[in-house]
Amino acid sequence: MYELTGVTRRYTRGKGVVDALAGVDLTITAGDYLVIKGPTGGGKSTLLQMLGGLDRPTSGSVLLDGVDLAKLPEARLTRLRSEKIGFVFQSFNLIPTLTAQENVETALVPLGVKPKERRELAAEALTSVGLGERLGHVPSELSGGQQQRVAIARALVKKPQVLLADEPTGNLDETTRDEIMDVLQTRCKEDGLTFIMVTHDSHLAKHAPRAITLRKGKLAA
Ligand SMILES: Nc1ncnc2c1ncn2[C@@H]1O[C@H](COP(=O)(O)OP(=O)(O)OP(=O)(O)O)[C@@H](O)[C@H]1O
Repeated sequence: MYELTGVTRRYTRGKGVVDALAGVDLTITAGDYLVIKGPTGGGKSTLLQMLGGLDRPTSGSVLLDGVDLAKLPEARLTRLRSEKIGFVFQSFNLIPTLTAQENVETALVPLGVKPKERRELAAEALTSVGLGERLGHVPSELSGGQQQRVAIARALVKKPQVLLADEPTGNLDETTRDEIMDVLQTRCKEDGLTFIMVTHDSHLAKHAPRAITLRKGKLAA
């Protein structure tokens, strides 16, 4: 599914430069469950952004099903992201004035799905993460764990091929963390998704079938 070769992302900082990623080679197969771990500043989030087409490498290639995201024109990259890639972040990123259902529907707008179908698909996605009874609630009426479930439903509603998660349980207590991990793992398994997650949490990394460590922008393990 993914084939990364020599991926480098260089930032200028003051008068110097920092290589957030420095020549990363990585293969990820469809259906993999991969954890990206490592110390602060190691390059984890930068790598996830490359995989999601949210940023481009300074050099190297990021092939997704044979298409180089690094070279794709912006409009095609945006389209590909909308169709194939779901994102879940630590901070949920829900729109506070929209209900759970409306938040989930936002993922279908760029795909041109009609309003009635959008509402049905959003309700279905929210039910699949255990929130079928909360469609009309706005984020402030939901707990942190419930808000993250809405964000997961929003990522899944368009039926992506890959789910990218950046510290998805970082804002949650341990019990809620385990519940959210259960939702993520079950949904990815049942829907046949590739699941790639950045985490600091050694407990989560320990339970993943495959984990890589990034240190100073390089694959350390
Ligand atoms: N937009 C940017 N401009 C300049 N430097 C950046 C930028 N984004 C990231 N960096 C630098 O690149 C390096 C890697 O950052 P990155 O956020 O990918 O690390 P990380 O492993 O995700 O860290 P953390 O665990 O703290 O989130 C760090 O030194 C960071 O300061």
